[in-house]
Amino acid sequence: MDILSQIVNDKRIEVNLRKQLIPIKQLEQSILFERETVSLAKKLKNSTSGIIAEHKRRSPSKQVINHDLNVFDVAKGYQDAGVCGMSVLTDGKYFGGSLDDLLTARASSNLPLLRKEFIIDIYQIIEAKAYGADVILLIAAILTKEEIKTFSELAKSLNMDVLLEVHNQTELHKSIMPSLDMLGVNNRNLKTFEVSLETSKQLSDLIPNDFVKVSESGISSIQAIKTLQPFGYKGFLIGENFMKTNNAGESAKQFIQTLNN
Ligand SMILES: O=P(O)(O)OC[C@@H](O)[C@@H](O)c1c[nH]c2ccccc12
Repeated sequence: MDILSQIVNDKRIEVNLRKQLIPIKQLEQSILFERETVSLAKKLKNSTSGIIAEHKRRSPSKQVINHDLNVFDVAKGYQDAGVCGMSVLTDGKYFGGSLDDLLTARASSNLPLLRKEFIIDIYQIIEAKAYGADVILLIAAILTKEEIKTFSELAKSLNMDVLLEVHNQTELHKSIMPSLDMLGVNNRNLKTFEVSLETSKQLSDLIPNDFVKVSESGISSIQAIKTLQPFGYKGFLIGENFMKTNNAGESAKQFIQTLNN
């Protein structure tokens, strides 16, 4: 079985347990559930740098990236650096993240926060809102067209933005619908972990202009961004390049300063 199928299998078991622990009704009573969200898509449209910085401790492809940083400081640092938004991995088993990380990031910053998760159930969308997220990620590779529609429409009804992630043309064609705000092209194949910026270049033309285009993964240089901008990309999701340093916020700050010069 490939790693993505394995993650999804584990996720189904996890979500079923979570549902029993905290029912949807209870999540909806969270103070954060009433919070006014901030649109990441809007911020990206008006930005010259377009950086979405990620909190990621480890991953199946890299094992350990960094376990020494704390998410409160990282979120504050990213905000000081002038990023457009922050992505917080909430998967525990494969990425070492948690919903608590999302809550902590919410407590220390007012950035638009993306819940980076393998969403396979509407429960996780309600959860995202209850823990302070402004944006959800939907991964085309693990969802049917009907699920993408139901999930994205639910997120929109909760005033959250939707970032839909694709890796190839088939996934893209299946996914294009009006309830999405941003289309993310993942340069990393989640089944083989191969990374190539060519993926973003090749798919860019096929993404209608009504969506904000985001390039995800394997971005570690200003040059990469300058190369992708002419293809219409307005957002750049960067994790490891910042998280592997001992001060993720500071490294994002220097990156953005260089980019803007
Ligand atoms: O650390 P990188 O190579 O800069 O990548 C960040 C982000 O794109 C990556 O973590 C990611 C993109 N899509 C995902 C889906 C699930 C988990 C993780 C991801």
